[in-house]
Amino acid sequence: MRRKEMILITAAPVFSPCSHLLLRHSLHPSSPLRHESIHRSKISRFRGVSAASSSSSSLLPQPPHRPDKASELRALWKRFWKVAAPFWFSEDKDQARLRLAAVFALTLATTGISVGFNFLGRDFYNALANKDQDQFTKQLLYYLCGFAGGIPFFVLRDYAKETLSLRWRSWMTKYYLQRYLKDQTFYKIQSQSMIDNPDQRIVDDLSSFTATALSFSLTLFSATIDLISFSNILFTIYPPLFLVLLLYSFGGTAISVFLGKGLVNLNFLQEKKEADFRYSLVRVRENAESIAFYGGEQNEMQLLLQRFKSAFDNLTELLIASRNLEFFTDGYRYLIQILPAAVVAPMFFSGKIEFGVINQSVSAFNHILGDFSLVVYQFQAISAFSAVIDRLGEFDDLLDNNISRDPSQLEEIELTYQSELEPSFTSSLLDSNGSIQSRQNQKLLEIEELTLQTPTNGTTLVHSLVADIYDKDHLLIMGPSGSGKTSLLRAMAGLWRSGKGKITFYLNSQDDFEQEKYDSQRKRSSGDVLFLPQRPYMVLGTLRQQLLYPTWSSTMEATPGGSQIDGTQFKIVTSSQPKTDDLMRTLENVRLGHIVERFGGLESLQEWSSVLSLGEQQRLAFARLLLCQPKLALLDESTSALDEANEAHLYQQIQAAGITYISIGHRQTLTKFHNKILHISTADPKSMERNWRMEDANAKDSLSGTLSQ
Ligand SMILES: Nc1ncnc2c1ncn2[C@@H]1O[C@H](COP(=O)(O)OP(=O)(O)OP(=O)(O)O)[C@@H](O)[C@H]1O
Repeated sequence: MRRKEMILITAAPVFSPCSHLLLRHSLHPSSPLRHESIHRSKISRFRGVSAASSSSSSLLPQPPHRPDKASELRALWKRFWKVAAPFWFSEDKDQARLRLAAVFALTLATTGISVGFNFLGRDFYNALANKDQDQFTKQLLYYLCGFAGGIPFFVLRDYAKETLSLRWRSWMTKYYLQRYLKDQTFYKIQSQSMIDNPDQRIVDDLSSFTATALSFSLTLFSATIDLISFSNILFTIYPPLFLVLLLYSFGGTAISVFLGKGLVNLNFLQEKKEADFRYSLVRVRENAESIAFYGGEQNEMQLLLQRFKSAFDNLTELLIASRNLEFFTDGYRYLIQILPAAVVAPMFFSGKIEFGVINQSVSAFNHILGDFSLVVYQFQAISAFSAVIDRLGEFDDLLDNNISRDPSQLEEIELTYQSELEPSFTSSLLDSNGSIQSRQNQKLLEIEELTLQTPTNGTTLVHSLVADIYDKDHLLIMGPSGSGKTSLLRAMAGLWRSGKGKITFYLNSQDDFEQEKYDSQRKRSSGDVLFLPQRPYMVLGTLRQQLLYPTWSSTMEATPGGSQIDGTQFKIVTSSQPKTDDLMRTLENVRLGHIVERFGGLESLQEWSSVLSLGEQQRLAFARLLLCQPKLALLDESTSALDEANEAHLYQQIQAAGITYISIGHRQTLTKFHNKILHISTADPKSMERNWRMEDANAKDSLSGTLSQ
C-alpha cells in the first residue's frame, strides 16, 4: 500500500466529491499501485516456494502444513513481530519512536481536519440550497482557508511517513546484510538451496515490508479514529443509515474475498514466472561468451520466449480474474455515491433535514465505509503483505541459524583456531633451488580423523584423514575428478561441516584470540589463511581494488539516517595498505605489469572477468596472495589456465615469499613445488577403508601408488 492509498482512504471523500474515481484509479490495471499489487501478491500457504529462480525451486523444502486459519494468523503475527521489532529496540530507537509519534500525531491532525471539512461541507451546501449569498461567500472563504491550512498536514504526514519508512528500511537492510554475510551464511544458503532469492528478499521484500507495515498501521489507526468520529455524525443524522452501512460493508467484504481468492494464487505465480524470465536473461548476460561460442542463440531465444509466454499466459488469466472481481468492486464503489443519499432523501423531502445534511451523510458514509472496506479495497495488498512477512520471517529464521543445521545430523567437523605452538618439530622441505633441507618448524594445521561428507546427501568423500602441515610445508592434493579435493579445502575453510573429525589451525595474531567469538571468516580475512579458487573472483571495481581484495577494504560509511549498526564487523584489519609502488612491483612479479598501461592505470574501471584472460585472472589472484602474505594459502587448481613456465614462476614467487601452501592439481609438473603429496581416491560407499595416502613428493617411485582410482 502506498501513499496515494492512504490519502484516498482517510481524506479523499471529503476533499473531493470524485473520491470514488480516484479510488477506482488506484486499482485500475494501468495504475502503478495496482501493478505493484498484482506483481507482488502471493499467499502465505505458498511459503518457502520459489518466487524467482526456477533452477532452485524444486530443491526447496515443501511448505509446512497449516492446521487452521486461527493458528495461521497467529503464526503470521509472530513472524511479523519478529521481523518488525528489532528496529524499534535498536540503537536508533529514540529517533525512530519520536518520528513514529510525529507521524501518528499528524495522522490524528488530518483526521481532525477531515471532520472539520465534513461540517464545512454541510454548511456550504446548506448556504447554496438556501440561496444565502452572504453565508455562501463566508463558507467559501472558510473552505479556502481550510484547504490552505489543512493540506500541509496531509503532505507533511506522508513525507514524515515515507522518511521514517526509508530510515527503517536502511536499518533493516544493514541488519540483514550483516547477518547474511556472517559465518558464510550466504554460501550455505546458496550451496544447499535453503531458500529462494535472498537478494530479492533484501531488496524488494524489505522495502515493501517497511513501507507497507507503516502504511497499514497508520491506515488502521486512522480508520479507527475515523470510525469513532464519523460514526457519531452518521448515527446522529439517521441511525438506520448506520445499519445499511454495516450490512453493505460486511457483505461487500465477504463477496470480494470469495471472488478474489483465485487471484491471490495467480498473483503469486505471476511473480515467479516474471522472475524466471528475468533470471534467464541474466544467465544469457553472464554466459554471453559461452553462448556466442556455441552459437546457441536459437536455443536461448526459444527458452526465453517459452518463459515469457508462460508469464504472458498467466497474466492474461490474471487480468480476466481481476476484471471479474472489478465488476463487483467498481459497482460497490459507485453505489456508495447514491446509497446514503437514497436512504436519507425521504427525510429531506419530509423537511426533517436540510440539504447540506445529505452531503454530510454522503461524506461520513464514505469515510466509514472506507474504514470498514479495507479488505475490499486492499485485497491484493493484504495478501501480498502476508507473503512478504512470510518470506522475510523465513529468511530471518535462517539468518538466526534456527534452521541452518539439520537436527538429525548429530556430528559435524570441528574447526578450531588456536594460538601457535612452540616450534618443536623438524620437517623436511624443499627450498627454491630444489634441494631438501631440515629445520625446526611450527605446526600450522592439524587434521585429525577427518571424515568428510557432502552436505546435501551425506555421501562420504574422504575417510579418516590424518595430516599435519608445518610452516613452509607445501602439500599437493591429487586425485581423480569428483574425489573430493576441493571439498577438503571447503572443510578447511569452514564452508562444509558435514562429517566428523577435527581441523585445527595454529596461527598467531594473539589479539584475535581475545575476542569472544572467533570465526573462520574473521581468521581468513585477517590475512592468516587465503584461498585461491580455480576461477578467480573479479570484484566490481578498479584494478587497485582487484589487487587489494579481499585483504583490504574501504571503511564502511555511516548508515543514512544515522542508524548505528556496527559496520566494522567486516572491516578487514591487517597490516597497512600497500602503496602504489608495491602494487606495481607485485604486478611485475606475476608478469602482469603491462596491463596497467593497457587499461590506463590502477584506477581503471573495467569488467575485469571479461577483459582479462583466465590465465591473467589467475596471475592477478597470485598478486593478491603476494600482497597479502598469508601464513597459509589454499590453492584450488589456481594455475590450471597457465602454461608451465608461468606456473613455475608463480610457485617460485610464493615460495620465495615464505608462504606455506596447500595446492590441488592434476599436473605432474606441480610435484616439484611441493614436499608432500596427498593422494585421494574416489571413496567406495560400501567401504570404511581409508581412501587416501600421504607421501613424500621426492619418493617418486611411490607415485604409482596402491590406491584404486
Ligand atoms: N553442494 C554439494 N552437495 C552435494 N554434493 C556436492 C556438492 N558440491 C560438490 N558435490 C559433490 O562432491 C563430490 C566432490 O566434489 P569436489 O568438487 O570436491 O571434487 P574434486 O575432486 O575437486 O573434482 P575436480 O577435480 O573435478 O574439481 C563431487 O561428486 C560433487 O558432485
